[in-house]
Order: sequence, then structure tokens, then C-alpha cells
Amino acid sequence: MTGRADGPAVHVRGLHKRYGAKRAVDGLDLQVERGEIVAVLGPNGAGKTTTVETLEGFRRADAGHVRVLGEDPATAGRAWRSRIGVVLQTNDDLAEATVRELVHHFAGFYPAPRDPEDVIDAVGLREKVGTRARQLSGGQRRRLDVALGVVGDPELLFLDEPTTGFDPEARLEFWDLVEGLRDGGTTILLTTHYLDEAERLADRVVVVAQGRVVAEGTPAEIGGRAGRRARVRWTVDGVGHEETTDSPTALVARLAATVGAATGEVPGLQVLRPTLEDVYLSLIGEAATAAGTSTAARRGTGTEEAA
Ligand SMILES: Nc1ncnc2c1ncn2[C@@H]1O[C@H](COP(=O)(O)OP(=O)(O)OP(=O)(O)O)[C@@H](O)[C@H]1O
Repeated sequence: MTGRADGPAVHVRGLHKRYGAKRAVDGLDLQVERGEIVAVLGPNGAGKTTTVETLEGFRRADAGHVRVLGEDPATAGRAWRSRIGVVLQTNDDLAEATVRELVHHFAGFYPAPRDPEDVIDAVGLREKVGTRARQLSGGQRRRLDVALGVVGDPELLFLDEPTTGFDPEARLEFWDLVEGLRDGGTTILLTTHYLDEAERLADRVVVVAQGRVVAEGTPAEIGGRAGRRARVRWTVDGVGHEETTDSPTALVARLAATVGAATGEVPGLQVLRPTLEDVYLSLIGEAATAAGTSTAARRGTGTEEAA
């Protein structure tokens, strides 16, 4: 196998893709290092699927430099494809086959697959090995999709909204599975609308809006999250108080010495730090405002010209 550890897994500069007049991807840059889990977040229509499908070789870019495992997906051949894993929805044509038959069958497509029985264990389908695909629940079916995506032992795995429709317990188990794949050396590019999923799994988060990256960083630091001010709440005689501060520990110590002096407790005390969701919503809000302003500016110019 060539260069399993060479260069970034994904290197994209200035990716553009239009559908008619719609700029779905508008100058997007993205880098994924080997061994990372990167989560791509963004509102509906931001261009995530278009980007990911371009990286998978299913769509052609209009412009830009795209390298996935060192090759251009638009021209890469079968050997390259066997090094990436794509989790597709289980094809209905295969619904009569059992879990075991499908995982073994797919393993046969790859030059150096994982042991199919290990994969069945890893996705938690041991009890369902003899069950036909059409008889699986939605969450079990998605696990089967993942099994088929990883059985080839990919270097790079694309997971597109993998836990949509999962119950909470299944999501937790799935997250363990993804972390196990990362610990085994698989690079993972994840798209998700679940911010808790990104926070739990991602080494880095990339926020896409209007076809571009508007922010990226670790879940703890993206958008200046680590430096954002904390809100401290407490109550005195049933009346709520709130203060925003850079030094919540000092404020809490002061409250303990004053409000809490008599009982040793500060009633209703809460220290609230910005969540990933707070930061994400403000980032895409800012991006929408900026885009709205520039659209309005363009429209204004157009109107003047027409008048
Ligand atoms: N085949 C297509 N033909 C025309 N327009 C398309 C096509 N695919 C996507 N688009 C448009 O391109 C834009 C980006 O779509 P894309 O599916 O990449 O977004 P997304 O970020 O994946 O959204 P979601 O979170 O809803 O899956 C949208 O405005 C969409 O309507």
C-alpha cells in the first residue's frame, strides 16, 4: 500500500461548485490530517454534502485544488477507492441478504479487508448476524451501513450524518465505535447536525456557511469559545441575579463571602460557559448577516443601474 502515513488525508484549496446560478461551494479550504476526526458543521444548504461528495469522487468541482489521500478524486482509480470508506444507505436490492452475508460479500471487494466477524462485533450486530437487512430497525440498518463502509479497512472514512434516527443509547454506542476506529488509525470526516456529537468526537470542528469555511478549531476553542465570558447566576431572597465576567472564580468567592456568609451556600448558584451550540449559532448568524448585507448591497447596485 502506498504512503499510508504520507501527507494530509484531505487537502482542499479554493473549491468552487455551482448549480446554475447557485454557488453551492464558494472558495472552500479544508485540511484533514491523518488520524484526526474532523466534524463539518453548517446549516442546511451550506454546501457540506456537495463538498464531501466531491472528496468522495461522486461530483466534479468547477474549480479548486482537491487531493484526497494524495490523489485527485475526479481521476483516481479503483486502488484509491479501496482506501476510502463511504457509508451509503443500504441498498434495497440487498435487503433479502443477512447481515453476515452482506459484510462477508463486501469484504470480498477489497484487497486487504478487516475480518468481517470482527466488524460485526464492532458495530454491535452480533445478535443480528442471521437477520435479513430488511428486518433490521433503522438504527441497526445504519450500523450495517457503517459495517459495510469500514470492512475494507479504509484509511479515510466519510460519515455523513451517521446517527440520524438513533436512540440515545445507540448514539453512545456508535460514538464508542467511531472512537475505536480513530484509535485504530482511521482518519474520519464527519458531517453532523448534532453539536454534542461534534463535541464528543471531533478533534477539530469546521463550520461551513454559504459555501465557505467561516470558522475552525478544536471544539473547546472554536470561535474564541475558551475566551468568551462566563455568566454567573444566583438568587437573593428569591430574586435572580446574573453577572457576566472574565473571572467567575473570583466572583463566586466574593458571593460565598457575602451572600453565602451565613449558611455557607449561595442559593441558585450557576456558572454558565458558552456551549458549542451558542458559539455555532453566533458564527452562522454572523455569516448570514454578512451574506445578507452583501446581497442587499449587490441588489442596491442592480436597482440603481436599472433605474
Ligand atoms: N444536484 C443539485 N442541483 C441543484 N442544486 C443543488 C444540487 N445539490 C445541491 N444543490 C444546492 O446547493 C446548495 C448546497 O447543498 P448541499 O446539499 O451541499 O448542502 P448541505 O450543507 O449538505 O445541506 P444539508 O445540511 O441540508 O444536507 C443548496 O442550496 C442546494 O439546494
